[in-house]
Amino acid sequence: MDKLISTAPVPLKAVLVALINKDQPPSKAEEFLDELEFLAQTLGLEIKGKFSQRLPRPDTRSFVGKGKLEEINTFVKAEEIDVVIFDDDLTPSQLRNLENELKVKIYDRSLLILDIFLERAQTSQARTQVELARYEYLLPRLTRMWTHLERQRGGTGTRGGAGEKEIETDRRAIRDQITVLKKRLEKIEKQGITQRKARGQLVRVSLVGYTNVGKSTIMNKLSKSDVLAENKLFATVDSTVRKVVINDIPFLLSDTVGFIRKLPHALIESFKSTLDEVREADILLHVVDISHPSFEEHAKVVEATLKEIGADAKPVITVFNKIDLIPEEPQEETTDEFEIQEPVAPTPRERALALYTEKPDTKLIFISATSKGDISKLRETLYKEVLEHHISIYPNYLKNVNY
Ligand SMILES: Nc1nc2c(ncn2[C@@H]2O[C@H](COP(=O)(O)OP(=O)(O)OP(=O)(O)O)[C@@H](O)[C@H]2O)c(=O)[nH]1
Ligand SMILES: [Mg+2]
Repeated sequence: MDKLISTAPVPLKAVLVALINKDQPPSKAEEFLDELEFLAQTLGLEIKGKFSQRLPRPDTRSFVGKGKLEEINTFVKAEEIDVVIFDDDLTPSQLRNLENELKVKIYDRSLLILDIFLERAQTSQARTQVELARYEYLLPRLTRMWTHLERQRGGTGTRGGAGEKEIETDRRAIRDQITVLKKRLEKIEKQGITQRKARGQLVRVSLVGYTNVGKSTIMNKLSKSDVLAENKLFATVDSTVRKVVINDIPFLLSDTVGFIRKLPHALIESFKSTLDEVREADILLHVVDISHPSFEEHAKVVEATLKEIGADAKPVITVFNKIDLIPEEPQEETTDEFEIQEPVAPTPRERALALYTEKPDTKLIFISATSKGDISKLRETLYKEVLEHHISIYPNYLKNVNY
Protein backbone atom coordinates (compact mmCIF):
# COMPACT_ATOMS: atom_id res chain seq x y z
CA MET A 1 0.00 0.00 0.00
CA ASP A 2 2.89 2.30 0.64
CA LYS A 3 3.27 2.61 -3.09
CA LEU A 4 0.25 4.90 -3.26
CA ILE A 5 2.39 7.52 -1.65
CA SER A 6 4.61 8.78 -4.41
CA THR A 7 7.86 6.90 -4.41
CA ALA A 8 8.44 7.58 -8.09
CA PRO A 9 10.97 10.24 -9.03
CA VAL A 10 9.21 13.60 -9.05
CA PRO A 11 8.43 14.83 -12.54
CA LEU A 12 10.72 17.56 -13.60
CA LYS A 13 9.12 20.10 -15.89
CA ALA A 14 6.19 22.04 -14.52
CA VAL A 15 3.99 25.00 -15.34
CA LEU A 16 2.07 27.07 -12.84
CA VAL A 17 -1.41 28.53 -13.09
CA ALA A 18 -2.96 31.15 -10.81
CA LEU A 19 -6.11 33.26 -10.82
CA ILE A 20 -6.71 36.77 -9.60
CA ASN A 21 -10.10 38.34 -9.02
CA LYS A 22 -11.31 41.67 -10.28
CA ASP A 23 -10.15 43.59 -7.20
CA GLN A 24 -6.57 42.35 -7.27
CA PRO A 25 -3.82 44.16 -9.16
CA PRO A 26 -1.78 42.19 -11.73
CA SER A 27 1.16 42.23 -9.30
CA LYS A 28 -0.87 39.89 -7.08
CA ALA A 29 -0.82 37.21 -9.79
CA GLU A 30 2.93 37.54 -9.90
CA GLU A 31 3.19 37.23 -6.14
CA PHE A 32 0.93 34.15 -6.06
CA LEU A 33 2.95 32.57 -8.84
CA ASP A 34 6.23 33.35 -7.08
CA GLU A 35 5.06 31.69 -3.89
CA LEU A 36 3.80 28.71 -5.87
CA GLU A 37 7.15 28.53 -7.65
CA PHE A 38 8.95 28.53 -4.31
CA LEU A 39 6.75 25.64 -3.17
CA ALA A 40 7.33 23.76 -6.42
CA GLN A 41 11.08 24.28 -6.22
CA THR A 42 11.02 22.89 -2.70
CA LEU A 43 9.82 19.66 -4.32
CA GLY A 44 12.59 19.82 -6.90
CA LEU A 45 10.43 20.75 -9.89
CA GLU A 46 11.70 22.88 -12.73
CA ILE A 47 9.32 25.68 -13.65
CA LYS A 48 9.03 26.18 -17.39
CA GLY A 49 6.11 28.55 -17.59
CA LYS A 50 3.59 30.59 -15.61
CA PHE A 51 0.04 31.42 -16.56
CA SER A 52 -2.49 33.66 -14.88
CA GLN A 53 -6.00 34.77 -15.60
CA ARG A 54 -8.41 37.30 -14.15
CA LEU A 55 -11.69 35.61 -13.32
CA PRO A 56 -14.40 36.48 -10.78
CA ARG A 57 -14.30 32.83 -9.69
CA PRO A 58 -12.68 29.64 -10.97
CA ASP A 59 -14.39 28.06 -13.97
CA THR A 60 -16.41 25.14 -12.58
CA ARG A 61 -15.39 22.86 -15.43
CA SER A 62 -11.74 23.56 -15.97
CA PHE A 63 -10.65 26.19 -13.40
CA VAL A 64 -9.42 28.53 -16.15
CA GLY A 65 -11.44 29.62 -19.18
CA LYS A 66 -11.48 27.71 -22.45
CA GLY A 67 -9.07 30.00 -24.30
CA LYS A 68 -6.55 29.97 -21.47
CA LEU A 69 -6.74 26.21 -21.25
CA GLU A 70 -5.90 25.95 -24.94
CA GLU A 71 -2.97 28.29 -24.45
CA ILE A 72 -1.70 26.11 -21.59
CA ASN A 73 -2.25 22.95 -23.61
CA THR A 74 -0.20 24.25 -26.54
CA PHE A 75 2.63 25.14 -24.16
CA VAL A 76 2.44 21.76 -22.41
CA LYS A 77 2.78 19.93 -25.71
CA ALA A 78 5.52 22.16 -27.09
CA GLU A 79 7.68 22.04 -23.96
CA GLU A 80 6.90 18.43 -23.03
CA ILE A 81 5.65 19.45 -19.62
CA ASP A 82 5.17 16.72 -17.00
CA VAL A 83 2.96 18.44 -14.49
CA VAL A 84 0.62 21.44 -14.31
CA ILE A 85 0.19 23.03 -10.90
CA PHE A 86 -2.82 25.13 -9.94
CA ASP A 87 -2.61 27.70 -7.16
CA ASP A 88 -6.00 26.80 -5.70
CA ASP A 89 -7.66 23.56 -4.81
CA LEU A 90 -9.40 21.74 -7.61
CA THR A 91 -12.67 19.90 -7.25
CA PRO A 92 -12.54 16.21 -8.19
CA SER A 93 -14.39 16.98 -11.44
CA GLN A 94 -12.08 19.87 -12.38
CA LEU A 95 -9.16 17.55 -11.75
CA ARG A 96 -10.61 14.89 -14.03
CA ASN A 97 -11.45 17.37 -16.78
CA LEU A 98 -8.01 18.93 -16.68
CA GLU A 99 -6.33 15.54 -16.76
CA ASN A 100 -8.41 14.49 -19.75
CA GLU A 101 -7.67 17.72 -21.53
CA LEU A 102 -3.98 18.20 -20.80
CA LYS A 103 -2.99 14.54 -20.46
CA VAL A 104 -0.36 15.28 -17.85
CA LYS A 105 -0.29 15.04 -14.10
CA ILE A 106 -2.31 17.76 -12.40
CA TYR A 107 -1.36 19.14 -9.01
CA ASP A 108 -3.29 21.62 -6.98
CA ARG A 109 -2.02 23.66 -4.09
CA SER A 110 -3.10 21.15 -1.45
CA LEU A 111 -1.42 18.21 -3.12
CA LEU A 112 1.76 20.19 -3.60
CA ILE A 113 1.88 21.13 0.08
CA LEU A 114 0.97 17.59 1.12
CA ASP A 115 3.87 16.21 -0.95
CA ILE A 116 6.30 18.67 0.58
CA PHE A 117 5.11 17.76 4.05
CA LEU A 118 5.45 14.10 3.22
CA GLU A 119 9.01 14.58 2.08
CA ARG A 120 9.89 16.61 5.15
CA ALA A 121 8.09 14.83 7.97
CA GLN A 122 10.48 12.94 10.20
CA THR A 123 8.78 11.86 13.38
CA SER A 124 6.31 9.02 13.17
CA GLN A 125 3.60 11.35 14.35
CA ALA A 126 4.18 13.89 11.57
CA ARG A 127 4.48 11.14 8.96
CA THR A 128 1.29 9.46 10.07
CA GLN A 129 -0.53 12.80 10.07
CA VAL A 130 0.59 13.68 6.58
CA GLU A 131 -0.10 10.23 5.16
CA LEU A 132 -3.58 10.37 6.61
CA ALA A 133 -4.22 13.83 5.19
CA ARG A 134 -2.91 12.72 1.80
CA TYR A 135 -5.11 9.63 1.64
CA GLU A 136 -8.14 11.67 2.66
CA TYR A 137 -7.29 14.11 -0.09
CA LEU A 138 -6.78 11.38 -2.69
CA LEU A 139 -9.84 9.27 -1.91
CA PRO A 140 -12.45 11.38 -3.75
CA ARG A 141 -9.94 12.20 -6.48
CA LEU A 142 -8.69 8.81 -7.58
CA THR A 143 -8.53 8.91 -11.33
CA ARG A 144 -6.88 6.80 -13.93
CA MET A 145 -3.70 8.75 -13.42
CA TRP A 146 -3.66 8.43 -9.68
CA THR A 147 -3.95 4.70 -9.33
CA HIS A 148 -1.79 2.23 -7.62
CA LEU A 149 -0.59 0.50 -10.76
CA GLU A 150 0.16 3.65 -12.66
CA ARG A 151 2.19 5.04 -9.78
CA GLN A 152 3.96 1.77 -9.27
CA ARG A 153 4.98 1.79 -12.90
CA GLY A 154 6.75 5.02 -12.21
CA GLY A 155 4.93 8.21 -12.68
CA THR A 156 4.27 10.28 -15.68
CA GLY A 157 5.46 8.20 -18.60
CA THR A 158 2.44 5.97 -18.76
CA ARG A 159 -0.85 7.39 -19.87
CA GLY A 160 -4.24 5.78 -19.83
CA GLY A 161 -3.60 3.81 -16.68
CA ALA A 162 -5.92 1.42 -14.94
CA GLY A 163 -9.58 0.74 -15.40
CA GLU A 164 -12.54 1.50 -13.13
CA LYS A 165 -12.27 -1.86 -11.41
CA GLU A 166 -8.74 -1.21 -10.28
CA ILE A 167 -9.68 2.26 -9.13
CA GLU A 168 -12.40 0.71 -6.97
CA THR A 169 -9.90 -1.75 -5.50
CA ASP A 170 -7.57 1.14 -4.70
CA ARG A 171 -10.41 3.06 -3.11
CA ARG A 172 -11.12 0.19 -0.77
CA ALA A 173 -7.45 -0.19 0.06
CA ILE A 174 -7.21 3.52 0.86
CA ARG A 175 -10.21 3.38 3.18
CA ASP A 176 -8.61 0.49 5.07
CA GLN A 177 -5.35 2.37 5.29
CA ILE A 178 -7.11 5.47 6.64
CA THR A 179 -8.57 3.37 9.45
CA VAL A 180 -5.15 1.93 10.30
CA LEU A 181 -3.50 5.36 10.28
CA LYS A 182 -6.19 6.90 12.49
CA LYS A 183 -5.67 4.17 15.09
CA ARG A 184 -1.91 4.60 14.94
CA LEU A 185 -2.28 8.35 15.38
CA GLU A 186 -4.54 7.97 18.40
CA LYS A 187 -1.91 5.83 20.06
CA ILE A 188 0.90 8.31 19.29
CA GLU A 189 -1.22 11.20 20.54
CA LYS A 190 -1.82 9.45 23.86
CA GLN A 191 1.94 9.04 24.28
CA GLY A 192 2.37 12.73 23.45
CA ILE A 193 -0.02 13.83 26.18
CA THR A 194 1.89 11.70 28.68
CA GLN A 195 5.19 13.12 27.51
CA ARG A 196 4.00 16.69 27.77
CA LYS A 197 2.68 16.05 31.29
CA ALA A 198 6.02 14.58 32.27
CA ARG A 199 7.77 17.80 31.31
CA GLY A 200 6.47 19.28 34.51
CA GLN A 201 5.69 22.84 35.22
CA LEU A 202 7.95 24.86 33.04
CA VAL A 203 6.94 27.99 31.19
CA ARG A 204 6.34 27.12 27.56
CA VAL A 205 7.16 29.37 24.64
CA SER A 206 6.26 28.56 21.04
CA LEU A 207 7.69 30.00 17.86
CA VAL A 208 4.98 30.57 15.28
CA GLY A 209 4.95 32.32 11.92
CA TYR A 210 4.61 32.09 8.18
CA THR A 211 6.92 29.63 6.48
CA ASN A 212 10.53 30.71 5.84
CA VAL A 213 10.47 33.68 8.23
CA GLY A 214 13.35 32.46 10.39
CA LYS A 215 11.71 30.50 13.22
CA SER A 216 14.25 27.68 13.20
CA THR A 217 17.12 30.15 12.94
CA ILE A 218 15.86 31.95 16.04
CA MET A 219 15.31 28.61 17.80
CA ASN A 220 18.92 27.67 17.08
CA LYS A 221 20.25 31.01 18.27
CA LEU A 222 18.22 31.01 21.47
CA SER A 223 18.84 27.39 22.35
CA LYS A 224 22.21 26.92 20.68
CA SER A 225 20.75 23.83 19.06
CA ASP A 226 20.84 22.58 15.53
CA VAL A 227 17.45 22.59 13.84
CA LEU A 228 17.45 22.50 10.04
CA ALA A 229 17.06 26.07 8.78
CA GLU A 230 17.16 26.71 5.07
CA ASN A 231 15.81 28.87 2.36
CA LYS A 232 13.00 26.53 1.46
CA LEU A 233 9.37 26.53 2.38
CA PHE A 234 8.44 24.14 5.15
CA ALA A 235 11.96 23.22 6.19
CA THR A 236 10.36 22.29 9.50
CA VAL A 237 7.35 20.04 9.62
CA ASP A 238 7.78 18.33 12.97
CA SER A 239 7.80 20.22 16.19
CA THR A 240 10.98 20.36 18.19
CA VAL A 241 11.14 21.27 21.85
CA ARG A 242 14.29 22.48 23.62
CA LYS A 243 14.95 23.51 27.15
CA VAL A 244 16.43 26.99 27.28
CA VAL A 245 17.80 28.80 30.30
CA ILE A 246 18.04 32.57 30.48
CA ASN A 247 19.43 34.13 33.67
CA ASP A 248 18.72 30.99 35.72
CA ILE A 249 15.16 30.62 34.50
CA PRO A 250 14.51 27.46 32.52
CA PHE A 251 11.69 27.30 30.02
CA LEU A 252 10.70 25.19 27.05
CA LEU A 253 10.97 26.61 23.57
CA SER A 254 9.26 24.89 20.66
CA ASP A 255 9.73 25.35 16.96
CA THR A 256 6.99 24.13 14.70
CA VAL A 257 5.58 23.97 11.20
CA GLY A 258 5.20 27.28 9.38
CA PHE A 259 1.84 28.55 8.23
CA ILE A 260 0.95 29.54 4.69
CA ARG A 261 -2.03 31.06 2.96
CA LYS A 262 -4.54 28.44 1.84
CA LEU A 263 -3.07 25.67 3.97
CA PRO A 264 -5.01 22.54 3.06
CA HIS A 265 -7.76 22.09 5.59
CA ALA A 266 -7.11 18.37 5.95
CA LEU A 267 -3.57 19.28 6.96
CA ILE A 268 -4.57 21.76 9.64
CA GLU A 269 -6.92 19.12 10.99
CA SER A 270 -4.31 16.40 11.02
CA PHE A 271 -1.65 18.72 12.42
CA LYS A 272 -3.82 19.86 15.29
CA SER A 273 -1.97 17.62 17.70
CA THR A 274 1.46 18.76 16.50
CA LEU A 275 0.10 22.22 17.05
CA ASP A 276 -0.72 21.25 20.64
CA GLU A 277 2.68 22.69 21.45
CA VAL A 278 1.32 26.01 20.25
CA ARG A 279 -2.06 25.58 21.86
CA GLU A 280 -0.57 24.70 25.22
CA ALA A 281 2.09 27.42 25.16
CA ASP A 282 2.13 30.24 27.71
CA ILE A 283 3.80 32.71 25.38
CA LEU A 284 3.97 32.91 21.59
CA LEU A 285 6.84 34.38 19.63
CA HIS A 286 5.23 35.39 16.36
CA VAL A 287 8.03 35.75 13.83
CA VAL A 288 7.36 37.94 10.76
CA ASP A 289 9.75 38.35 7.81
CA ILE A 290 9.70 42.14 7.47
CA SER A 291 11.66 41.96 4.22
CA HIS A 292 8.80 40.21 2.42
CA PRO A 293 6.65 42.61 0.36
CA SER A 294 3.45 41.04 1.74
CA PHE A 295 4.45 40.59 5.36
CA GLU A 296 1.20 42.17 6.59
CA GLU A 297 -0.86 39.55 4.82
CA HIS A 298 1.38 36.79 6.13
CA ALA A 299 0.98 38.04 9.70
CA LYS A 300 -2.78 37.99 9.21
CA VAL A 301 -2.71 34.42 7.88
CA VAL A 302 -0.81 33.38 11.00
CA GLU A 303 -3.21 35.18 13.32
CA ALA A 304 -6.20 33.59 11.56
CA THR A 305 -4.63 30.13 11.82
CA LEU A 306 -3.91 30.68 15.52
CA LYS A 307 -7.55 31.52 15.97
CA GLU A 308 -8.59 28.40 14.10
CA ILE A 309 -6.59 26.17 16.43
CA GLY A 310 -7.80 28.09 19.50
CA ALA A 311 -4.48 29.73 20.39
CA ASP A 312 -5.35 33.37 19.81
CA ALA A 313 -5.72 34.55 23.39
CA LYS A 314 -2.11 34.18 24.51
CA PRO A 315 0.50 36.82 25.22
CA VAL A 316 2.43 37.35 21.99
CA ILE A 317 5.78 38.94 21.29
CA THR A 318 5.81 39.88 17.61
CA VAL A 319 9.32 39.53 16.25
CA PHE A 320 9.95 41.39 13.00
CA ASN A 321 12.93 39.47 11.66
CA LYS A 322 15.40 40.01 8.78
CA ILE A 323 15.75 43.77 9.29
CA ASP A 324 19.19 43.43 7.68
CA LEU A 325 17.37 42.96 4.37
CA ILE A 326 15.34 46.18 4.46
CA PRO A 327 16.73 49.65 3.74
CA GLU A 328 17.98 51.56 6.76
CA GLU A 329 15.58 54.12 8.16
CA PRO A 330 16.18 57.49 6.52
CA GLN A 331 17.68 60.08 8.86
CA GLU A 332 15.46 63.05 9.64
CA GLU A 333 16.45 65.73 7.18
CA THR A 334 16.06 69.41 7.70
CA THR A 335 14.17 70.50 4.67
CA ASP A 336 13.52 73.87 3.21
CA GLU A 337 10.20 75.12 4.56
CA PHE A 338 8.89 76.02 1.16
CA GLU A 339 9.95 72.89 -0.59
CA ILE A 340 7.03 70.78 -1.75
CA GLN A 341 7.28 67.38 -0.17
CA GLU A 342 6.58 64.36 -2.30
CA PRO A 343 4.41 61.88 -0.43
CA VAL A 344 6.73 59.01 0.42
CA ALA A 345 5.69 55.39 0.67
CA PRO A 346 5.78 54.11 4.26
CA THR A 347 8.90 52.16 5.19
CA PRO A 348 8.57 48.50 6.21
CA ARG A 349 9.02 49.55 9.85
CA GLU A 350 6.23 52.11 9.58
CA ARG A 351 4.02 49.49 7.98
CA ALA A 352 4.86 47.07 10.79
CA LEU A 353 3.95 49.63 13.45
CA ALA A 354 0.75 50.51 11.58
CA LEU A 355 -0.35 46.88 11.80
CA TYR A 356 -0.53 47.13 15.56
CA THR A 357 -1.74 50.70 16.19
CA GLU A 358 -5.08 49.32 17.29
CA LYS A 359 -3.43 46.87 19.65
CA PRO A 360 -1.04 49.14 21.52
CA ASP A 361 -0.29 46.46 24.11
CA THR A 362 1.31 44.14 21.58
CA LYS A 363 5.00 43.75 22.21
CA LEU A 364 6.98 44.39 19.05
CA ILE A 365 10.65 43.83 18.47
CA PHE A 366 12.74 44.36 15.34
CA ILE A 367 15.69 42.06 14.87
CA SER A 368 17.96 40.28 12.51
CA ALA A 369 18.44 36.73 13.67
CA THR A 370 21.88 36.86 12.12
CA SER A 371 23.00 39.67 14.46
CA LYS A 372 24.33 38.69 17.87
CA GLY A 373 23.27 41.99 19.44
CA ASP A 374 19.73 41.59 18.23
CA ILE A 375 19.49 38.06 19.60
CA SER A 376 20.55 39.41 23.01
CA LYS A 377 17.82 42.02 22.72
CA LEU A 378 15.26 39.30 21.96
CA ARG A 379 16.59 37.24 24.85
CA GLU A 380 16.05 40.19 27.22
CA THR A 381 12.49 40.79 26.02
CA LEU A 382 11.67 37.13 26.24
CA TYR A 383 13.22 36.87 29.70
CA LYS A 384 10.91 39.56 31.10
CA GLU A 385 7.86 37.79 29.74
CA VAL A 386 9.01 34.34 30.89
CA LEU A 387 9.86 35.69 34.35
CA GLU A 388 6.30 36.91 34.82
CA HIS A 389 4.92 33.47 34.01
CA HIS A 390 7.57 31.72 36.05
CA ILE A 391 6.61 33.76 39.11
CA SER A 392 2.98 32.85 38.63
CA ILE A 393 3.95 29.16 38.69
CA TYR A 394 6.57 29.53 41.45
CA PRO A 395 5.41 32.45 43.64
CA ASN A 396 8.42 31.97 45.92
CA TYR A 397 10.91 32.34 43.12
CA LEU A 398 11.89 35.95 43.78
CA LYS A 399 12.51 35.25 47.49
CA ASN A 400 15.25 32.84 46.56
CA VAL A 401 17.06 35.18 44.24
CA ASN A 402 19.91 37.21 45.65
CA TYR A 403 20.12 40.64 44.16
N1 LIG B 1 19.16 37.83 5.84
C1 LIG B 1 18.58 37.14 6.81
N2 LIG B 1 18.23 35.86 6.60
C2 LIG B 1 17.64 35.20 7.62
C3 LIG B 1 17.41 35.78 8.88
N3 LIG B 1 16.80 34.86 9.67
C4 LIG B 1 16.68 33.73 8.92
N4 LIG B 1 17.19 33.92 7.68
C5 LIG B 1 17.22 32.94 6.57
O1 LIG B 1 15.88 32.69 6.14
C6 LIG B 1 15.74 31.34 5.70
C7 LIG B 1 14.62 30.62 6.44
O2 LIG B 1 14.99 30.45 7.78
P1 LIG B 1 14.38 29.29 8.70
O3 LIG B 1 14.90 29.52 10.07
O4 LIG B 1 14.56 27.96 8.06
O5 LIG B 1 12.83 29.70 8.61
P2 LIG B 1 11.59 28.93 9.25
O6 LIG B 1 10.63 29.98 9.67
O7 LIG B 1 12.02 27.95 10.27
O8 LIG B 1 11.03 28.21 7.94
P3 LIG B 1 10.11 26.88 7.81
O9 LIG B 1 10.58 25.86 8.78
O10 LIG B 1 10.35 26.52 6.40
O11 LIG B 1 8.70 27.32 8.05
C8 LIG B 1 17.12 30.69 5.91
O12 LIG B 1 17.81 30.74 4.68
C9 LIG B 1 17.78 31.59 6.96
O13 LIG B 1 19.18 31.58 6.87
C10 LIG B 1 17.79 37.16 9.07
O14 LIG B 1 17.63 37.78 10.12
N5 LIG B 1 18.38 37.77 7.99
MG1 LIG C 1 11.81 25.95 10.33
